[in-house]
Amino acid sequence: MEVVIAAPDELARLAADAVERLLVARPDAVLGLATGSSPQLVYDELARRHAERGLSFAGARAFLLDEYVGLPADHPQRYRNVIGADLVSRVDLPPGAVHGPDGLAVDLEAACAAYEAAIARAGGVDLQLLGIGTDGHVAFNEPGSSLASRTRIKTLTRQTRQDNARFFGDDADAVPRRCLTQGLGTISAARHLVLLATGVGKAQAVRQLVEGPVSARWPATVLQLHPHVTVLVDEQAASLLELADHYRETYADKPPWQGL
Ligand SMILES: N[C@@H]1[C@@H](O)[C@H](O)[C@@H](COP(=O)(O)O)O[C@@H]1O
Repeated sequence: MEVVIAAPDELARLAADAVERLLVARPDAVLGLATGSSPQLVYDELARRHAERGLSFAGARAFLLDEYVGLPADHPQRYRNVIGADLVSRVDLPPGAVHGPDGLAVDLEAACAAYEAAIARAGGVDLQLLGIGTDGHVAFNEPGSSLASRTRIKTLTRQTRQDNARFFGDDADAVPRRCLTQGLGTISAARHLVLLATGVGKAQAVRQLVEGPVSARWPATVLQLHPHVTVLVDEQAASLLELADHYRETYADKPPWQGL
């Protein structure tokens, strides 16, 4: 696990560099996209590179991490619509190449199995962007999630619904109670995980993610078991890390050719 502590705009550039490198090496790469505020600056940077220097997503495919259950197809907070506005409409990623779990399916369990099959058919995810919840969730894998879980139905914690109320008119009760989410096992199968976290509200979750014991209590700790993880954090999100100075020195010493 590599930990990089830098300002948010620099973190976004680093994540965008990793995506760009991948797309140049493999134009038909499979991207794993996260919603939420954490990847916003990355999407801004990717849109800028697309507009200014023609970074192309035309051959790429993408999979979303999660989706609320039951939000109407045209709801602005349906994650397929969120990613459409945040990224897809701003680059040349073909809309049909972007997949998400179907939170409107009549048979939700079948939709989860179909989603796993679609990821497998695409050859798996090359680079997965991730955020982290204040309670340590990744995607919507709330505390108590099996570290080996696959795409399934989950119930959101009160904490997560409160955190996400800002997208629903500040009304936590308007946030759906259930979701479909890639499991921790699904996410762990991606070849490179790039997690972004900013702000002091994420400091405890980041501390657990990087330095805590691996435990379903803090689901993001499963990333410690993955061979290629990059954790991009600002000073505030890094503020509880015991070994922050070591991470800074290690990154400062890194050869420039190495990439993330
Ligand atoms: N389901 C999403 C996650 O994929 C996201 O990473 C996390 C943090 O959100 P944010 O980046 O807005 O802080 O919680 C949300 O509820």
